[in-house]
Amino acid sequence: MIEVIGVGQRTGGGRRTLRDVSFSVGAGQLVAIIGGSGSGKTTLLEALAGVRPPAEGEVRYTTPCGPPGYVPQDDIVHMGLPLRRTLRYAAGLRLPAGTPAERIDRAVDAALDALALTGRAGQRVGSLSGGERKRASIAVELLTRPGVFFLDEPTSGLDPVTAADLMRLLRGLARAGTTIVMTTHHPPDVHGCDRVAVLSEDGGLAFHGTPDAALERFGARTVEDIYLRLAETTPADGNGTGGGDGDGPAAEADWERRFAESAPDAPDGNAPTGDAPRAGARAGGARRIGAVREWALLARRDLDLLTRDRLTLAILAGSPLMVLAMFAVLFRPGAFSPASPSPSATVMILFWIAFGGFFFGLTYGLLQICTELPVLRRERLAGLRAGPYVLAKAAVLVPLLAAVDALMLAVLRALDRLPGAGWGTYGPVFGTLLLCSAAALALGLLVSAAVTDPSQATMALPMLCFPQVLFVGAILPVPLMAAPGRWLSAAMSNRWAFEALGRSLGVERLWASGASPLGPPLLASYGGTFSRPVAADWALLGGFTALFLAGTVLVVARRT
Ligand SMILES: Nc1ncnc2c1ncn2[C@@H]1O[C@H](COP(=O)(O)OP(=O)(O)OP(=O)(O)O)[C@@H](O)[C@H]1O
Repeated sequence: MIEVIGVGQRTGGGRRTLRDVSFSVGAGQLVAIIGGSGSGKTTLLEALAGVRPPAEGEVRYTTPCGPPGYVPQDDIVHMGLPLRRTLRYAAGLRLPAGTPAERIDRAVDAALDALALTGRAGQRVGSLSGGERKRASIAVELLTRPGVFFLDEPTSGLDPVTAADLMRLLRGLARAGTTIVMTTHHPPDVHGCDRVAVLSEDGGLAFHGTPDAALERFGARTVEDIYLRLAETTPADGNGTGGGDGDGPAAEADWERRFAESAPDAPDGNAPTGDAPRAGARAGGARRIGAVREWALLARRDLDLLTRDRLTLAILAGSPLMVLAMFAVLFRPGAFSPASPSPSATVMILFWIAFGGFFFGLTYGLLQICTELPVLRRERLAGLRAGPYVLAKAAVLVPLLAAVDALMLAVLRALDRLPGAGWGTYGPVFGTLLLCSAAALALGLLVSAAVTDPSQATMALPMLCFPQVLFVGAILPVPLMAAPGRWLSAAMSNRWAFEALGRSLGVERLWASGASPLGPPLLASYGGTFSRPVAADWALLGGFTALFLAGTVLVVARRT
C-alpha cells in the first residue's frame, strides 16, 4: 500500500507544480492519474516512484516491496541490440545473484510473450515501431515482476487494440497482486482502472476514487467530459482578478475542496507508522548480483553495443588512421637521427603523439554516458552500482586505445619519424601513451556524466582540448610561461605525457650532443623539462586517471 501525504513539488525556479496531494493506493490496485497537459502527472508519478522525492510531504510504502518497476516516457532500452539480447542483459543485471541461465531465459520469454513481442525478439530495438519500443521498455521492467509498477503514459502511441491488450495485461498483473500506478491521456484506459486520481490545472488533487464516482462527481458522461469540466475552470473566466498570482480558479479550487471534504480513502486520520519505508527505498528481498559480476556483464553489453554499431566503430578506428596518415605526410624522416637531428621537429613529433593519445581517449569517452542517460537512470533505480558501470566503460575502451596507441608508435617508428630503438625504449613510451589516453578517457567520461545531452558534450570538446595544447609546455616551454600559466600547466595531464615521452626517447642527450647547433639553445629554453624520472610522470598520469574516474562515479551516482 502506498500513502501519499501532503505531497508538493516545485520547479528549480520555485514555481509550484504539485500542491498538497494526499491519497492512498491499496495493494494490488490499478490506479490512473489523469489531468490536463502540464498538470503535474509525471511529477506526481516520479514522486511516488522515488525518482524525484517531493519537496513537501511524504510518500510511504507501508510494506517493503523491493525496487519498483518504473517506465518513464523516454525509451529505456539501448537501440543497438536485438530485443531478446537487451532483455537478457537486463535480466542478468536485475534478477537475484545466482539465477540460473535457464530461469533468465524463461523470464525473458515470459516478458516477450506478455507484451506480444515474441515475433520481434530478434529485431534490433532501434528498428522497432514506437509502440513496440514502448512495450519493450515495459518488458524490461516486467522481468523482475516488481511488487509496485509505475508507468508514464504506457498507452501513448499504441493503436486502440494494442492499448486495450496492454491494459488487460496490467489489470491481470494487478489482480495477481502488483500495485500499479499509471498516467494516461487515453480515456478508455481509465474505465479499466480501480481508481482514478484527477489533477487540476494547478497541480492540486481534484478527485480520487473509482472511475464511476469520478464521472458522478464531475457531472460527466464520459472521461473526456472530466477534462472539459477542468478546462472550463481556467483563469480566463476569473472575475477580473487578472494576474496569475491568485489562488487559482475558484471553480477548480471548489473541486478540490469538495473532494477533500468527502474523500472516503484519504489517509487523513490513520497516518502510517513511523518506520514505513519511503518511496524508492530498496527493501531487503533477494540479494543483488555482486559488483564484479555486474561489471563483467556491463562490459560485455558495452562491447556488444560497440561491435554492433558499425558506423561508430568505423569512426573510432578510422580517425586514428587518418591522423596517423597526416603525421606521416607532415613530418620528415630522420628528425631523431644523431648525425643530422632536427630539434624543433622532435618537439613537435613528441607533442602531437601525446596529443593524439589524449584526443582519442577524450573523444572515445565523451559520448559514452550522456547518450544513454535515460537507460542509466532507470537501471540505477533498479539498483545498478555506479562504480561497476563506469569501470565497465573503461574496460572496453582502454584495450581499444591501447591498440590505437601501439599502432601509432609502430607506424611512426617504421617510417623513421621516431628513433629506431628497441623494446627497452618503446615499452615505457607505450606505457606513457596508454596512461595519457586513459587519463583523457576518464576526463571524457567525467564530462559525459556531467552534461545533459550529446550536443553539450560535443561543444565541450574545444574547451577541453585548447588548454591541453597551450599549457603543455611544447609550443611554449614551461620555464618561459607567465607564472599563472606555469601553475595551470601542472593540471594538464598531457604535459606529463609529453615530458615522459621526451625523457624516454632521449631528447636531452640528442639536443646536447647531436649534430644540430640548434640543440643546445633549445635545451636551455626547456630547462629541466625532460630530466624527471618517467615513473614520476606515470604516477601523475595514474593519479589523473583515478581522480577523473572517481569523479565520474560520483557524478553518475548524484545525477541518477
Ligand atoms: N525540470 C523542470 N523544470 C521546470 N519545470 C518543469 C520541469 N519538469 C516539469 N516542469 C513543469 O511542471 C509542470 C508539470 O509537469 P509534468 O511533466 O508533471 O506534467 P504532465 O501532467 O505530466 O504533462 P503532460 O501530460 O503534458 O505529459 C509543467 O508545468 C512543467 O512545465
